[in-house]
Amino acid sequence: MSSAPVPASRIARLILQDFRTYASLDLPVSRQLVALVGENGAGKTNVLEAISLFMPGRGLRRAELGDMARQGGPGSFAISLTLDAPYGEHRLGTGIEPQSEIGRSSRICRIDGTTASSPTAFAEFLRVVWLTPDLDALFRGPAGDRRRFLDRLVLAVDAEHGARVNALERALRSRNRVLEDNPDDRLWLDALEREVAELAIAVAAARRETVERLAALILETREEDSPFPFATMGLEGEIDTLIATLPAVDAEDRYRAILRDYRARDRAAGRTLVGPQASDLLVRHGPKDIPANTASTGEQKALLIGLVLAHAGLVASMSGIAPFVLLDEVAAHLDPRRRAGLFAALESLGGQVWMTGADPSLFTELEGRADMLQVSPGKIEALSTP
Ligand SMILES: Nc1ncnc2c1ncn2[C@@H]1O[C@H](COP(=O)(O)OP(=O)(O)OP(=O)(O)O)[C@@H](O)[C@H]1O
Repeated sequence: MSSAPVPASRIARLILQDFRTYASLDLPVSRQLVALVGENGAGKTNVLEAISLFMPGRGLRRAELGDMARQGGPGSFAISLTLDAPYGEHRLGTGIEPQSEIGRSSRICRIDGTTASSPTAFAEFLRVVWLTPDLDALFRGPAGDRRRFLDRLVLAVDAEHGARVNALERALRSRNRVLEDNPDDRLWLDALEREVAELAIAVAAARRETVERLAALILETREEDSPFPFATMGLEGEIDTLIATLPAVDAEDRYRAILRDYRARDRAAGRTLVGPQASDLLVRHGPKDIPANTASTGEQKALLIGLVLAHAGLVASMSGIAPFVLLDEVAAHLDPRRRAGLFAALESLGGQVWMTGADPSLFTELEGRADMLQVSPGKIEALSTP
């Protein structure tokens, strides 16, 4: 096995209480690779989702927290990890209390028994990246999906990015509302546009920085015989052109002027037309730089895997800690050469990898190299091999 490029955290024990299919699960884990095998609906993705909740946001399904509490349970859930981290063992926990009648349930975060204010605090101990089947349509789907994907990439290297994106969305909603209800209130619009511009430039600059770093890393680590195609990436949008061509202060002034000039058009459209909310992530591949959306289904999958692997490498080099990698039903879609290439690449990343698949034979070559676990509704045990 290749040596880890940077220190890695491992989950040594995962405890789930009233989380989705699991009333009570206490799972010890020992290896870097973990394969979860089970029938459709057995509860494999639920485990990955539980781990993904240690990143800010709503996890890999983007579900409401209240929906994750086990049906028929008390209405609360708790997830706890014992983390074997490079600089000692830590216990991290998250979950919700039973939902109150008036409000939504609020998220609880704990680190070594002490309450943390938000999941952003977990970033000191772990980062998580993931690939799920719903990303298969990423390249041919709407630009909004690619922006969300990109924002998740940024979030893994910059824990504050999620808060910035949320603040920008709130500020844009306020501006759109004032344009609709009080279009002649120039002072109010000036103030809102100042706020929108500051946040928009910060969001667009953070995206650009991540895309540039990722593109450089992909170029640097490119291997001719890699089973995952080489990708080039870029951002397309008016605000991205401003950021690329002007110093940040000038880009902000210029963008504020655009907002002012576009008031009537934005009012007619019912939304703010220019800004990070209108950018797109462009991915191309192959020696001829072909747009990813025209690649074959299998090629798009391989391209995505290549991007996620490169991203995991970027997170490791920027945060100083190899991230956890969650791969939901990824191995099943690969031919044997690509699957072997994937497993080798994952081992060399160094971070713990949790993979799912319905067919145990997908992971046969990992026997002795991975924790092989059999998932059935509500429980997980060691997979017995014939
Ligand atoms: N809040 C909940 N309480 C109880 N069960 C739930 C809850 N939410 C989802 N489930 C159940 O979890 C199951 C789905 O689990 P999961 O998505 O982890 O399956 P999976 O093993 O990944 O399946 P597949 O191979 O089809 O992707 C479904 O049977 C669903 O009804």
